[in-house]
Amino acid sequence: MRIREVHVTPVAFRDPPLLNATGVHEPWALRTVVEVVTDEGLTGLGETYGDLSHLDRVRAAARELTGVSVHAHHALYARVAASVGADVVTDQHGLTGAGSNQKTVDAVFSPFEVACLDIRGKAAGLRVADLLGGPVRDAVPYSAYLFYKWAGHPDAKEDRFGAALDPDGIVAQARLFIEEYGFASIKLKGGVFAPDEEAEAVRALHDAFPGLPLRIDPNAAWTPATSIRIGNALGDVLEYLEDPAPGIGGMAEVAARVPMRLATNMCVVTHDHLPPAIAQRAIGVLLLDHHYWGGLLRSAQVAALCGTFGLELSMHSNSHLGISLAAMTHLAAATPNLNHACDTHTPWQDGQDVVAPGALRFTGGAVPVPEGPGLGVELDRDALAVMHEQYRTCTVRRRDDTAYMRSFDPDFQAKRAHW
Ligand SMILES: O=C([O-])C(=O)C[C@H](O)[C@@H](O)C(=O)[O-]
Ligand SMILES: [Mg+2]
Repeated sequence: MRIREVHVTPVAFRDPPLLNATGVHEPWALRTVVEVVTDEGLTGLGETYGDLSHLDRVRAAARELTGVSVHAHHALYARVAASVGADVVTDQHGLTGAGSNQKTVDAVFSPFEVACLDIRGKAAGLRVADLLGGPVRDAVPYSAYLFYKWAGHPDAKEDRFGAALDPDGIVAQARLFIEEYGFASIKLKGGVFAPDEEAEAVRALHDAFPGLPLRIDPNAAWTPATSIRIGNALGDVLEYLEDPAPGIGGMAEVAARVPMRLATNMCVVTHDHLPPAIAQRAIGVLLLDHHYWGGLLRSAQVAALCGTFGLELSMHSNSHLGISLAAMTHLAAATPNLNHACDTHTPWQDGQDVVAPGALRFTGGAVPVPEGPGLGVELDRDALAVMHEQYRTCTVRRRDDTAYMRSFDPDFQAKRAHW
């Protein structure tokens, strides 16, 4: 099963005006769909970011993979690493932590690795979760991922989610998501309004949904002192506090003085970050993300390492489509020590997808592991063509929440330890 050809297709899909510490989501979110085809005619799917510089790297790496066996994980990684060379991508979205060469290689490698596992599963009649050691749960719980948001993009009509700019709006959004998806835990993206206002929204969620695990993630917009104050004020309601303050040092300072575990997808985002974070006891929960931890097998290794050092696991999400949701679900299903509901942006995509409907569904806030071999999802070629055309005609080529926000508020500054 050697790689005969690789197709790389950038796509764009509608995204609501979700607010975060760096600005606001643009009307179009970008992703890249990767199809790996073997000499035997089997096709595997992968999905990754759509920013142009990353797309160029993925395309360049794809050209180097012809002839390699889909089983040759290390050889494939070496080809991708050689193709990426010494490149280092910095934190291009302002939300996912420091860059490194390894993180850059891992991010480029990930969609190819997922596609190869999809092929290996299809060839063996096994699900990707089986290839990762077998599922330890039949369905993967996800959290209701709430955002402060505008009613609609300023040049468009109100979207169906409406505005959420205060505690009532956030509770209404949670109610909608819980009604539609059955979520049994809630994450609030913070870092948008003053910390006390956001803490009030968390309290309102606690009152409206007693007993549901809650988290807030201000993406390092708070100083350590503010993080400690808010962390203690919310000590009785938070399951964990995600990236309150910047850096491993800042997080360690907070962790020592708040009652709950701190979680991160910002200060520990590549292997080099693990030893200092563990030594300084900066975090208690790592948000895995196979898109930048080098695919599913490498993420499983990181998960095992976290188990050794007593770190709990959750899962991070950017705006994504169904290939990623399937991959996340297989990985989470086969990760015994994943003990928190995963994040997903799926509700915000509101039915837009490149995979054919049916294989992925939410029941009680969880996604059952797709049953078919491999990832268990099929590409919807018509949808892919439509989304590729949207990519061609939209002007977004790189996610930039700050620039989009500045087009409405020229003085806007990304809020990194702002409060
Ligand atoms: O810190 C996080 O959980 C994220 O970075 C998730 C997403 O990127 C989210 O913040 C977003 O899309 O605005
Ligand atoms: Mg986060």
